[in-house]
Amino acid sequence: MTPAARLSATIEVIEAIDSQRIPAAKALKEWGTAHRFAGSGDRAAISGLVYDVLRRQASSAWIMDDDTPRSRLLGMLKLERGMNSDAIASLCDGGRFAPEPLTDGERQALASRSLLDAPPHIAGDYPQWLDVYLDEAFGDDRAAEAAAMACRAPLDLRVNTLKAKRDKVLGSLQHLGVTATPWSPLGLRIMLGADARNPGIQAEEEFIKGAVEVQDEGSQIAALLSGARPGEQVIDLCAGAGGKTLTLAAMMQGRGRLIATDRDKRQLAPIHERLSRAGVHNAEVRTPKGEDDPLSDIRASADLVLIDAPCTGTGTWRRNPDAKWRMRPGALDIRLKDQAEVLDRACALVKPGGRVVYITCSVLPQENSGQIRKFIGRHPDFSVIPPSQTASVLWARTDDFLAAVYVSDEGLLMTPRRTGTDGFFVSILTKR
Ligand SMILES: C[S@@+](CC[C@H](N)C(=O)[O-])C[C@H]1O[C@@H](n2cnc3c(N)ncnc32)[C@H](O)[C@@H]1O
Repeated sequence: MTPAARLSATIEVIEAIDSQRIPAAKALKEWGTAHRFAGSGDRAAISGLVYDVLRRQASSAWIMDDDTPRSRLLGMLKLERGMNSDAIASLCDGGRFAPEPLTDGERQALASRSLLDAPPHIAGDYPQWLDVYLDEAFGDDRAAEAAAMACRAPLDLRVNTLKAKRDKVLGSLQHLGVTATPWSPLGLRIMLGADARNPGIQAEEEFIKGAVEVQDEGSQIAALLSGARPGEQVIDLCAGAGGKTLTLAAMMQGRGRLIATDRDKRQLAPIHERLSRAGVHNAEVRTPKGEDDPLSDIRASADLVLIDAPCTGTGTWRRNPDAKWRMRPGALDIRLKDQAEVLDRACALVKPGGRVVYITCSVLPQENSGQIRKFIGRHPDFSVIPPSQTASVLWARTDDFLAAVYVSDEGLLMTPRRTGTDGFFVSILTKR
């Protein structure tokens, strides 16, 4: 397919997303099934274009003064891909399979309109109803914070210290252009191109033998801040597919007891293979069976309970721009209830002097500081350990990290703009 034909395909996919109200992944899949001639390079390129249109959905419509799929694509090419109107016109020439030529109005909009007067939800590309929440989180910085949350994310890896050292893996994955991440002492980063092509990390020997895992640097740091130590009894209460569990296991160096569970057994399914590939031998996966509590034998004995809480996922918008536009106000209320429930559950598991680490991949204050304030209101025997006491796990970068993140009385918040990671909130509580 020519670059121009890929633009036409992008318009078709965006039309399908709009008219059928289906997720982008489904629309792309359906387009691929109906156009079997398209090769993998075409599909990756079209996928990259579609996701970039979603990233810049509101701002692209604003600069074009029109929100049709075509206008949003044209606006995105300017805002996200840095193309000027001549470059865009050379692709949209009305030729076979190419989009129709630019109208005078489109040319003028591309040449003259900007985001200078745009309100924050347009400049930051987020649903207007979330403005009040993002204002509470970031105040006048909300457009800039949200714009960073709309950018493409890199692919981050965590080196599994049970099997390898970062310097060595850095050398063996040089052909993928890996660099060390700035904050996590375990992190490696691969910058991804606009065409959404996956570098195929799962087929690399280092991945197959368990030396690396895919994990955003923010997620690595959140787990590291828990301070899990060899010999401790650690419970990962919302283990899901095990991203944090694997980091905890590496921190524990094979010593102590690590229990991973989740309310939803389907979420836990991938964890078994991941633990085995990572060479973890001290973890027990407790899969829920019916209504029985899989942790009923544990009473106030854990040194550490980690809660990677169910949340709105606003901190991961850069990986999933589609989800941002599909989010509904009711979703926040459901998550707030789940979070309070799981925090209360942790109380009975942790021993006096032990830690509860509460993590969300959300930037909304209600899910973060607000949730912790309410928790301490219900459980006055818990108090927050200040981030300055726990961030030393980042070694030489500790002071810079604390200067970069948002620190509150309840914990710390990483954001794409401040730390180049996904948005993660971390609060570390101790039981007196
Ligand atoms: C953010 S995800 C976990 C991601 C995972 N820890 C990782 O790093 O890959 C949140 C998880 O919490 C689980 N969950 C929701 N409510 C829960 C509850 N009340 N108790 C335990 N797990 C719960 C969900 O099933 C989901 O798997």
